[in-house]
Amino acid sequence: MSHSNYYDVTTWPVGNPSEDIGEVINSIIADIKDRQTATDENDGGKPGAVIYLPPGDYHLRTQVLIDISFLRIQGSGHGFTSSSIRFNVPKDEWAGLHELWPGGSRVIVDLPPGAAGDSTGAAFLIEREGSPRISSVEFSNFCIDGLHFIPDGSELPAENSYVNGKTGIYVASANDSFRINGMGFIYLENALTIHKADALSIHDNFIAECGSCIELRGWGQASKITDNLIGAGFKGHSIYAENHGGLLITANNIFPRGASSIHFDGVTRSSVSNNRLHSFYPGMVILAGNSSENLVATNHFLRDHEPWTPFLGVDNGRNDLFGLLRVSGNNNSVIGNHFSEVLDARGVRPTGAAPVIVRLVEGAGNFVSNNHVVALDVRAESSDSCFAAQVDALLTTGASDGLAVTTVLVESGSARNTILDSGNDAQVIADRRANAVRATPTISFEPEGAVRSGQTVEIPR
Ligand SMILES: OC[C@H]1O[C@@]2(CO[C@]3(CO)O[C@H](CO)[C@@H](O)[C@@H]3O2)[C@@H](O)[C@@H]1O
Repeated sequence: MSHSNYYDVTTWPVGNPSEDIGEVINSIIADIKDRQTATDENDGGKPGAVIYLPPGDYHLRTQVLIDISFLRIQGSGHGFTSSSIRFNVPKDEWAGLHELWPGGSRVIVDLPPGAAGDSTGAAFLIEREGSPRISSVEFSNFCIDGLHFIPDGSELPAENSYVNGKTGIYVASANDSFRINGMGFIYLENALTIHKADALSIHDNFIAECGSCIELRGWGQASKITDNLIGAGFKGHSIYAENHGGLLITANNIFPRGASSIHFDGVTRSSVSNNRLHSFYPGMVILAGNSSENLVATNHFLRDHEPWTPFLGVDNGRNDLFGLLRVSGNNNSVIGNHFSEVLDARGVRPTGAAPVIVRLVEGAGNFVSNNHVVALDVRAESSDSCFAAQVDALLTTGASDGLAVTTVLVESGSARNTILDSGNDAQVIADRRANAVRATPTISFEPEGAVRSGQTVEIPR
């Protein structure tokens, strides 16, 4: 049995993987193409190959170009550790840190900065025209690290800017059955940009401290984003998708500070379910551009304030009337979500406004039912310690006053919606002649014979 389709970058004779793993991988791909030439030989011919990256630091100075199917690039360790926290530790303390850099099987992107969002700044570019679409390219269990961010012209320290023109993986042409599994992405302006995806699986990755994490562009169908830990920067999206149908986004833990956690543009018949979403800004989930017939169900939304000193004052430019969930489209179902809006009332913008939780902007026929909104007014605290600040903020409950909110706001451009049990009468702002509204009952409602406060009730045993 021959193992010629298994390559280890550290034993390949061309190039030096620690100096330029791009040159090594391109040379391996050329070898696979030289050897696998027959399209139909003994019922096969082009099985593809595995390229293995043992744990180690590998600089990438040449872009990898993938134009063959059935290629799996795999490592042993996604290697994430926070660079953001480390870069915000005073330099004189770095000598005492156990480690400074991400680890695992780690590709260090040393390409010159490309234009943001452009494929020239990508470590891995996948591109092939013709038929069939390139299939089953898999990335598994290694780390892609952009290393540094660069100044963005603002007051922010360069390492907090989330820009550097680098992309981890850029798929330019139509593709089928790709897998991005168990990877780590860090300090890239764009972690993953994938055009024209069909049956793509983005599963169990750690994609954090990147300008934007996942962007599904062009169009696509039947793909899934499941079980990932994700958190973009304040200029980008944690998950963005355009013109996708049948997209499944489930069981992700999406932490701050993305400008939005999930942003759909023209996405239809897709599901956003059972995700845990945390954001420091309004506009957490946006269904825009006539996104229709989507199911947004049983997600947990938490919106609170930035607690970490280096990013105080940074936001995404949206005020609290924007909505945590904002819908432009028809016949979407928004069912059984929990919203925690935990704000310092003094920080609400515009000053004195009642923040909006669900905002229906355009469209018709949306069904908003059984959503539970908890809105609290807390005194915002901050700390120099990122982890301590975030955990303290997360665990603070109780002893706070309620915050007046609009749980559902229906603009005049959206009509014939059904809104059930998603806020009391005063919390749901909607034209009752154009929408069906059933308010959540309030406790103060006292029909004849009802129990009044202070009155004791005998409970039968
Ligand atoms: O909250 C989980 C993750 O957040 C950290 C730590 O905190 C950071 C530092 O910039 O703040 C953001 C908001 O939480 C995260 O994107 C980012 O990365 C990871 O170190 C951590 O794994």
